[in-house]
Amino acid sequence: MAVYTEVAFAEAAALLHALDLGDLTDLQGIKGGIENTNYFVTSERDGVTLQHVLTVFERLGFEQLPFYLHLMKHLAGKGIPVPDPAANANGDILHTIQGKPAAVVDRLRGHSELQPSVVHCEAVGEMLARMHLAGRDFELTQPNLRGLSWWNETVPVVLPFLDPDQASLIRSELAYQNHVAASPACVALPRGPIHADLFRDNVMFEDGELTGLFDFYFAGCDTFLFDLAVCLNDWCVRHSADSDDGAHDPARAQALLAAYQSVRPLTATERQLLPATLRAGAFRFWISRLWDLHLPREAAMLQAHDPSHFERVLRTRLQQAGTPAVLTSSQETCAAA
Ligand SMILES: Nc1ncnc2c1ncn2[C@@H]1O[C@H](COP(=O)(O)OP(=O)(O)OP(=O)(O)O)[C@@H](O)[C@H]1O
Ligand SMILES: N[C@@H](CCO)C(=O)O
Repeated sequence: MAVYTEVAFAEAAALLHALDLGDLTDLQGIKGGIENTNYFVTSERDGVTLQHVLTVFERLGFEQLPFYLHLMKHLAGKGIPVPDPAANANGDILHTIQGKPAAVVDRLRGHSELQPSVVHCEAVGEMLARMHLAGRDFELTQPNLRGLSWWNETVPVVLPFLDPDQASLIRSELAYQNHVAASPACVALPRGPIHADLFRDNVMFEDGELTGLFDFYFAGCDTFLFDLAVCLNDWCVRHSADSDDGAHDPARAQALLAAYQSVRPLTATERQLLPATLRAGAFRFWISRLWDLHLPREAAMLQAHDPSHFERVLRTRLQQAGTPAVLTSSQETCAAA
């Protein structure tokens, strides 16, 4: 259960008062998630029932959080359905619970769609592009903290846990991604604030309608293409009941990509670099899952995700056979551009 910090009813009630969210009536620990302590909080204000989520951050510090929370506020202000952080009378949206950073955000309606159809993929593709456009004038900057620098730091840390074949793959992919990232075409890719972790469990749907994107705590400034690749690698692969090799389901991949491009068409360079970026998207989560599994942090990681899934996805992307033609206008790599 992902409640690492027990929050007392009176403590949560005091915070809700400070945020002018009325009287707390219910406080329920949320079992899902592995990073943070989350509670559903219900309150009454002027006869109206309000529903929020209280998060106590276990990994992130006071330094990084303003970027994520202000990005959510910025996007919410532009009509993107993301949880809006609640402010106190001073306008502060980052609060403190038991010495740890905390936030109270809107509770989204609906549930995650873990077996998405073409319609769900279209909705996500369109909303991702709208989010990218809405974030372009966001004033704060923070790098993607799970980006290239972190890969270079973390690969040597996880290498001792790999067999020789895996070690060879992780080393060669790191070299390739460093090479690609240094190329002029990659440097010139459109970029801005991205979610960077928009998996199926971070999007809500109700009655088939997308009701929100959440869990912005891996967001950062990076290429829009990387965000798109992360989505294509999670939303548009064949369901694990059929196969777990990360091969794309062509209908869903084409739907997500077309919906994205109906809002923000990809540049020629982005289309050219998509295969390399799909590899980068798989590589990032293979490394982070290895790190979570082999180097668990103090705030017990109770359910580390399976790293081998993204190792298979990366191998499939390397073979390219699993990449439908719609995703590749060219077989050339970024480095060759
Ligand atoms: N704003 C929200 N609205 C509705 N439900 C939410 C919201 N935030 C979190 N939840 C619920 O809480 C669960 C856990 O949240 P989340 O996925 O953010 O966990 P985490 O531990 O912070 O992150 P991670 O997914 O990286 O482990 C979600 O699956 C969702 O059911
Ligand atoms: N989406 C990540 C977990 C961190 O949010 C993964 O599946 O490895």
